[in-house]
Amino acid sequence: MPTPSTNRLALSYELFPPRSMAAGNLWTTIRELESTAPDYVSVTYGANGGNHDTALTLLSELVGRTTLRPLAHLTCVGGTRNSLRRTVTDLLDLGVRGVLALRGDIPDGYVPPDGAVDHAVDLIELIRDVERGNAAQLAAGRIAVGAAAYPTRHPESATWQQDIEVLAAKQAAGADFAITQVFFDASRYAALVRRARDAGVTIPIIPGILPMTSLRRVRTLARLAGIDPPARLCRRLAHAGSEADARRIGVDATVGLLRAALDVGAPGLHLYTFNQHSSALAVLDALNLPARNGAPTESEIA
Ligand SMILES: NC(=O)C1=CN([C@@H]2O[C@H](COP(=O)(O)OP(=O)(O)OC[C@H]3O[C@@H](n4cnc5c(N)ncnc54)[C@H](O)[C@@H]3O)[C@@H](O)[C@H]2O)C=CC1
Ligand SMILES: Nc1nc(=O)c2c([nH]1)NC[C@@H]1CN(c3ccc(C(=O)N[C@@H](CCC(=O)O)C(=O)O)cc3)CN21
Repeated sequence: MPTPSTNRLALSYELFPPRSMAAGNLWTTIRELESTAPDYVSVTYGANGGNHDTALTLLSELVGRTTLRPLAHLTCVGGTRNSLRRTVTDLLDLGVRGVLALRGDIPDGYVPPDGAVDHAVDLIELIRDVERGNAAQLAAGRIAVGAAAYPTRHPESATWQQDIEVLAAKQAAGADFAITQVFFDASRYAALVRRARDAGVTIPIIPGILPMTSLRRVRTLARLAGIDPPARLCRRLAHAGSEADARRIGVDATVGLLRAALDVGAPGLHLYTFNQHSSALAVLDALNLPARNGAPTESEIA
């Protein structure tokens, strides 16, 4: 087992770009998340048909109007070397200094364009190449490049060994850290970390955690990860007597999963918020982590 780090835990959240920045309670969510002083907030890209422009708009608002540091997801599926180079340059121009390099989900009937970038590893190399070309502008800091890692086998991979080889290749291509796909069983996360370390992967592998308070989202994410949803939890969420009951059941289950991941040495936590702060903050509250720099403590609020 890896030894737990003595550094404080990393904390990050994931948002998806809404169709409109005026959507629902987006700004309430952003401000609530900001009050916990996370290390960064990631913005998905191309997920579920979401597009380039809405992601760049949300990133630019985060840079311009908040103290949050954004991590831009970038998917290479559908793009070309030229369009992706342009997007990375646009992100740098916005002030973004962190990119999660992904391939992305392949749409039905997809035909790769000329000049396609096929795999996340190729995208990482492309980002590092753009970085070299902008070394003068980046004098005060490099791009932090992240990649996805899989506690349960990627549905398109033949074996888990393939996933580990790909993760090692992502590190070799220049990935600084990895965030995991959603998982519901901490032993899968522990096995991923152990196998990755055995294969020479030294970068941090941050668990990506869904606050499991919504049966619908648990099922959606399980489908995206290509795994079975956790049957017992789904039964309990389905039979919850009220929203508050479902919240309690989901928060308890999520805290259990997170504690187990932290117990095997997870260096932090990345919460898939789905643009809702309440479940994410309820999970954090129940986890009772040590106070963070910048986050007001109870006594400061009182
Ligand atoms: N849109 C978003 O914001 C997010 C998307 N994702 C999802 O993660 C999944 C895939 O993304 P990545 O892990 O970044 O893709 P990837 O390119 O690393 O891997 C995708 C598949 O291709 C295989 N593969 C990778 N490199 C290969 C190579 N050089 N030769 C042959 N096979 C290779 C992998 O084993 C895997 O089965 C997608 O389902 C994506 O949508 C995950 C998080 C966020
Ligand atoms: N295969 C896969 N693809 C992804 O895009 C992905 C993962 N896995 N795993 C982790 C996160 C989760 N992501 C997602 C997943 C679903 C939506 C989505 O369905 N968004 C809807 C709103 C859904 C809701 O409010 O519950 C949308 O309208 O954009 C967004 C991001 C991005 N990531």
